[in-house]
Amino acid sequence: MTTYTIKEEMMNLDQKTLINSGNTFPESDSILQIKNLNVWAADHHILKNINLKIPKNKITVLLGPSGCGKTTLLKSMNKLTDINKELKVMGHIFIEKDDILNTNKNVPSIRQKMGLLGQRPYPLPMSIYKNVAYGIKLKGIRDKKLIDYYIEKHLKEVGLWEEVKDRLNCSPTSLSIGQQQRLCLARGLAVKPRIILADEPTSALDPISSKTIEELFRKLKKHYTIVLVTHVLRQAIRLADNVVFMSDGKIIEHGHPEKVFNIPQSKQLKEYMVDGN
Ligand SMILES: Nc1ncnc2c1ncn2[C@@H]1O[C@H](COP(=O)(O)OP(=O)(O)OP(=O)(O)O)[C@@H](O)[C@H]1O
Repeated sequence: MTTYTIKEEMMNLDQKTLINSGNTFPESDSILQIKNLNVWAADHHILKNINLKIPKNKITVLLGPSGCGKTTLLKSMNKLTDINKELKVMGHIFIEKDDILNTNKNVPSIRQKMGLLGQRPYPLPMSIYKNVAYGIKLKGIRDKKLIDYYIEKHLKEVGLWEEVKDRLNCSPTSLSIGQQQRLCLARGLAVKPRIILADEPTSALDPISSKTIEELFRKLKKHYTIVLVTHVLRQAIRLADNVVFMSDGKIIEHGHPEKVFNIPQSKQLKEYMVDGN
C-alpha cells in the first residue's frame, strides 16, 4: 500500500480545493441538525453547547484529541447516550424534522435510521448469512427469495459477496477482522439507514483493510450520509467533505476541509496539525 506524508495528503487536498472551490452546503441539504447540545456526567461538562448541521450524502469527519467528546457526540446522534444513565443530555437533535431528544417516537425506530459501525466488528454468533438476514428481518421482510436477494445486494454493496458467496453458512469467525467489519456494515445497511455513524472503524484494521473501508465509504456516500470519528489526521484529509474539529467538548472549527485544513484559525487545530497524528 502506498503511504503518503501529511504534506502529500495536503497536496491532494489542494487538488480537491481546485475542484471544489466555491462549494457550500445549502441549509436544505442537511439531514441532521444539532442545536444547543450539552452533555454532562455529574459535574463534568462533556459537550458544551454544540451546534452543527450534518450535510446529506457527504462524509462528515469528527476530529480532535483524545477525550474531546467525539464519541459522545456520535452516540448522542442515535440516543446511545440513553444507555449511560449517568449522562445528562440537553438540547435538540433534529432528523427529518423529529427532535429525537424530545420525541415520543420509540427509540428503535430512530436508531434504525442510523447504522452504527464501531472500532471492532461485533458479528452476531450465527452464520454469515444469518448475520445479514437479521438486519433484513428487522425491516419485517420474511420472504426467503427476497431475503436471499437482499443478502447478495448488501454483501455486494460492501464488496464482500465474491469473498463469502461459497461459505454463507460458515461462522463469521472464519473471516478476517477487516471482512468481519464489512459484514457488520452489510448487516447495518440491511436495516436501510439514512446515516452511517462510524466510530474509528479502521482503528483495529491492517492498512489494506483500512483502505478498503475508506474506498467503501467514498462509494457509499452516494446513497448514505456518513459521520466518521477519527483521530487520524491523514484519514480525515483523505475522506472528509466536511470537517468538525473539536477540543475540550467544543467545536473549535468546522466546514470544508480545504478551508479548515489549509487555513486553520485556532491555536488548538494548528497544534493538532503540527503534532501530525
Ligand atoms: N459515561 C461516561 N461517564 C463519565 N465520563 C464520561 C462518560 N462518557 C464519556 N466520558 C468522558 O467524557 C470525555 C469525552 O469522552 P469521549 O469518549 O466522547 O471522547 P473522544 O474524543 O471520543 O476520545 P477518544 O478519541 O479517546 O476516543 C472523556 O473525558 C470521558 O472520560
